[in-house]
Amino acid sequence: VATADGGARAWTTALQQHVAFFDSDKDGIVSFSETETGLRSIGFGFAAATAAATLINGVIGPKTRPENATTSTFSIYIENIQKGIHTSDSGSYDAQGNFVQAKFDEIFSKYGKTTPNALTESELEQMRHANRKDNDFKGWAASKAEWDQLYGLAKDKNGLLHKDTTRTVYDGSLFYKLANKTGPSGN
Ligand code: HEM
Repeated sequence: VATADGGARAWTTALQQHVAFFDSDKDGIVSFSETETGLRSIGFGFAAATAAATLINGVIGPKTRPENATTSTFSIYIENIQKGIHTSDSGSYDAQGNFVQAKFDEIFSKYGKTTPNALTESELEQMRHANRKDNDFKGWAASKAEWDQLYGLAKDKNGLLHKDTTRTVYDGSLFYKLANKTGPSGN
């Protein structure tokens, strides 16, 4: 939902909220340098932030780009972010980018075998592999990148990825927490 002055927007889907953290100037576009700076602010080193931003903006930018756009092809348009959804994911976002509670619950009920509501690193890998579609190499790589990054940022001291923490990546509130910033909903 764009405001008349093109200013801050109240994004409606969870996936829009997932990426809005990175849109620091709130123009509805996540530029390459915004992704890079945002990743730095949540703890990525310089080289890792640049590499990840290159991949993320290079892949998602063109998919979300409106026909008449004049910006860099590395610009990610939040209004079209659902076009960045790939295959071999967990299904916790639907095709529009809404959060799907039942699919999310399944991640932990099916694969969290050693500790309730948490995944070990190998259980996380089992979950990813079970979601793989045949020969979907791009989807496998995207999913691995997302979950490996999340695991690195959010695992506890025993190497467990908890359900409640994982929930907060879907609406982006995890990012505000890691950056020590207040999110749009005040948390
Ligand atoms: C360190 C930062 C980030 C982490 C840890 C992260 C993690 C995740 C995770 C765990 C998912 C869910 C995958 C699934 O349900 O299988 C996801 C989905 C997604 N993320 Fe991120 N993400 C990050 C940054 C970004 C950025 C900067 C963008 C773009 C500006 C982005 C765009 C997306 C998109 C489009 C999806 C939907 C993919 C799908 O489910 O098919 N993410 N991310």
